[in-house]
Amino acid sequence: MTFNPLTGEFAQRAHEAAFLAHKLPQTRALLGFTLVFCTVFYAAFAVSDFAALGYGPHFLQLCAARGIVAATAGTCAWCAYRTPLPVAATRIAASGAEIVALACFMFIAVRRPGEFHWHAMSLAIMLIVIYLYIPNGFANALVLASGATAAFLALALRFGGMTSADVVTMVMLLLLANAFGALAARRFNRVTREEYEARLQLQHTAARDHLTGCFNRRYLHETLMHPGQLRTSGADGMLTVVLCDIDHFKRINDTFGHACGDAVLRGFADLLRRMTRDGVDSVVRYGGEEFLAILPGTDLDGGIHLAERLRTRFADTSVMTDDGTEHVCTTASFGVACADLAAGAGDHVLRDLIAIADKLMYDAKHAGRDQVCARCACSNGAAGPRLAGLVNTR
Ligand SMILES: Nc1nc2c(ncn2[C@@H]2O[C@H](COP(=O)(O)OP(=O)(O)OP(=O)(O)O)[C@@H](O)[C@H]2O)c(=O)[nH]1
Repeated sequence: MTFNPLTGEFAQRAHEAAFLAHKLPQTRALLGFTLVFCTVFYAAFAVSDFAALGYGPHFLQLCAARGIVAATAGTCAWCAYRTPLPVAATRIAASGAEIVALACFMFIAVRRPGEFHWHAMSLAIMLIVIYLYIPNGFANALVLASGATAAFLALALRFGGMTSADVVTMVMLLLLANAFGALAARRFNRVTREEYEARLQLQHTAARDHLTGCFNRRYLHETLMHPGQLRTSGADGMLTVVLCDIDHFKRINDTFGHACGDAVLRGFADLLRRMTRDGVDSVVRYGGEEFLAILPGTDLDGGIHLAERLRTRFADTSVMTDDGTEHVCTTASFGVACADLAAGAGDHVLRDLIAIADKLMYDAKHAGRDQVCARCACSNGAAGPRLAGLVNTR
């Protein structure tokens, strides 16, 4: 993943979109809280209008302006808290509230023209809030903050009646607020994305077997076997599992050494991954030389077909020994079990299918190895899977 050097956001759109989607619940909560917080202060500053103007039509106009800001920001905050806004809508809400607040701020500044020094300080604080506290895209924050700065300076020159020294100081203050805000926002963007990246890497490492890159048993138990996982992965038809075990693997270790055994394991895992569907099927290293393929939406014939292709391809594959003198070749045995999820399989269907496939794999071992044994397990409600018809393909 690479970063945009100017904004600190991910350079690739897909990565940025995944990051923003991951952060969305936090973004919505933060947006709601920040808008409420800022609105309370914005409205409370009506006391300064009263102190400057006293009670009268001008004061009431400014109160109305502050009321518009409170209503807009309050509505946006309510939407962020209450409705499942998508990422784009949170940005529209943030930008909308900011535009209304800035426009009303300019109106108030013009109505109190003798206090542009104070207004400049208020604007500097608002700029920091826009850059750092209200969650929004970097480009949106930059355009709004720099646009507001330019508009404010134009108003100050037109209505402020300030000395040139005051104007220069004001320009410097607002330039500093923009520069500091943009740099801090860029740094914050980068740090949060680096954290996200590290988290993804940790998740990936925690779910994988180091030697083969397949999913590990932890991922199988904590994620794949989790009740509801099959439904969320869209496996609403047939579900098939293939349990594979390399034959006489101990002999390879004993004869050619563990490095050669490891190479055979990696080769088998590569074959399994290449022959299964990326993003649909899951390949798990189930034990030392045992692998499990979980195939959603695949019936028994599909599972047998895959196991047969794996069996023949693996039997034809060889691994060169470290000293380059011998080709090591072996076979594997397979147990294939299938269930019809539409027939009301229970939450433990995957665990039950693995147990059946494990037994079938041992049947294949006992029948002479290098073969596929398969069964369709039809769920029978609370009674668990019922076994029907054994298929031995050799
Ligand atoms: N090189 C290597 N060997 C491993 C690894 N994990 C387990 N093994 C070895 O795999 C071997 C498995 O042996 P067995 O369970 O007897 O099975 P087998 O020799 O394949 O015999 P059958 O399964 O009956 O055909 C053991 O010697 C383990 O030490 C690993 O990560 N690398």
